[in-house]
Amino acid sequence: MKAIKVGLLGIGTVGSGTFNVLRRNQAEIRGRAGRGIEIAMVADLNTERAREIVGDAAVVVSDARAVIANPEIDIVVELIGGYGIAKTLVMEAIAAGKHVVTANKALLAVHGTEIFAAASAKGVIVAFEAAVAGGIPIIKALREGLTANRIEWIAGIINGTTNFILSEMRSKGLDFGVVLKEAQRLGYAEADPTFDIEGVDAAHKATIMSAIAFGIPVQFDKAHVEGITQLQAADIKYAEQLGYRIKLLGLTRRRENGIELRVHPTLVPANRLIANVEGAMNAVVVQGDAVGTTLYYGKGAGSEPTASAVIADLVDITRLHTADPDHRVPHLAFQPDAMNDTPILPMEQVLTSFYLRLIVADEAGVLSRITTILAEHDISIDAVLQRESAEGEKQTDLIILTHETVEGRMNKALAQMQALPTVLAPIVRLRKEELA
Ligand SMILES: NC(=O)c1ccc[n+]([C@@H]2O[C@H](COP(=O)([O-])OP(=O)(O)OC[C@H]3O[C@@H](n4cnc5c(N)ncnc54)[C@H](O)[C@@H]3O)[C@@H](O)[C@H]2O)c1
Ligand SMILES: N[C@@H](CCO)C(=O)O
Ligand code: NA
Repeated sequence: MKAIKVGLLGIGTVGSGTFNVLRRNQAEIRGRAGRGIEIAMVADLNTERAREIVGDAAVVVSDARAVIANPEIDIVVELIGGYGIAKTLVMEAIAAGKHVVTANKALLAVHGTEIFAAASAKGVIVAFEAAVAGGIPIIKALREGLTANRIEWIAGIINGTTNFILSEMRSKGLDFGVVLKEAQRLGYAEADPTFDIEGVDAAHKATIMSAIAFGIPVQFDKAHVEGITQLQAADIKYAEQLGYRIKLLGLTRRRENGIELRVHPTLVPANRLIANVEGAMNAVVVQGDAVGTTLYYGKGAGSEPTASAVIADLVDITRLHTADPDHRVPHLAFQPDAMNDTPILPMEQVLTSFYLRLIVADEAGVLSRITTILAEHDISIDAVLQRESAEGEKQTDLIILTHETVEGRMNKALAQMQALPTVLAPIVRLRKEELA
């Protein structure tokens, strides 16, 4: 059978990996897909660099629309990134009746509803395994492997750049800026690395997983997004003394009154597997009612690991594109008429436990005033640590771990504690999850 023809839009880090892996493993991939998969056309603004990568194997153009307009092309792979031109091109490819593969989590987390609706109306597939946790087949696992389960929660280290930064800062005592530059050099970071360090990229991915797990639309605007730029070395150290590691987690959890969707630095017990995921590696824990806990670990970024997921989608489409669209796996795991509108909970209603660090005056009665405020708000204390403060002799660092409570309640307690004259600096508040 004739090879299926693919057009690549963008041949940067992921695009070049896709081209190289497809060429290297073409015989095996053909054996699995049932026919060859050929990148016949490549569009990139940098045509010179694109030609260096593909040689004579594909036509290189600078105008992505020329790929979409080519009737020979069956599948368009969007690897440009961002919400701008990438969105226009994906919508145009769908309108032209092409199947689409994309690694663009930003685009799907924000415009997924519109894109999936357009694809369904046109009877084409939009595949996006590379968009969440790169090479880890987590979309496949959530949509197919775990399809029997009522998913309870998902917690993931889903941004390699920030995990790399946190690991290097903790183990080598390196500076934030130095480690960020290295992550950029290694090709992990987004074009705009603020998306990584401010938690936006992880929130894009958590948003997509949340939709698939709970059958709700993608709603990035409802996600709580907090990155690692405010994280202080002292808290990494104290967390360790208390038996925890700090990880930037993407969390989504079913509660009685709605769904939690949040990204923030999180204390995780040091003996959990996920707490020991280091460097740019990703890991996702999924809790299902039947299967229990499952863990998915691997490379979430980089040229060939991400290409691995892009090509898996190409193989899926090659096998499935002649199937009746009603018999394909739905984009968000649930059939469009089986989706629900369970609300995403505001952060005030989220249930979590906390790590607090207060710099307090080293005098009698301070601790009891603070514990009284917590007790008045019905917040129960799990552990307390008192340490000499780096700030000076008359001050002390007071670290408190709490049991689970509603975030809104903690906010009220924090405001009262902050107002005490013996609390000498802004209180550090981090969230803690046992993930059991
Ligand atoms: N790098 C990773 O590890 C990784 C992992 C998972 C997902 N992703 C996602 O994959 C996508 C691509 O990321 P990347 O790291 O390969 O980016 P990149 O910057 O390395 O590559 C993007 C390419 O697109 C080209 N381009 C830009 N505008 C264009 C246009 N209008 N027409 C044609 N070409 C254009 C650029 O010249 C560049 O070669 C992004 O959505 C990113 O979020 C990346
Ligand atoms: N910038 C992302 C790339 C993979 O999506 C990361 O660091 O994980
Ligand atoms: Na993936």
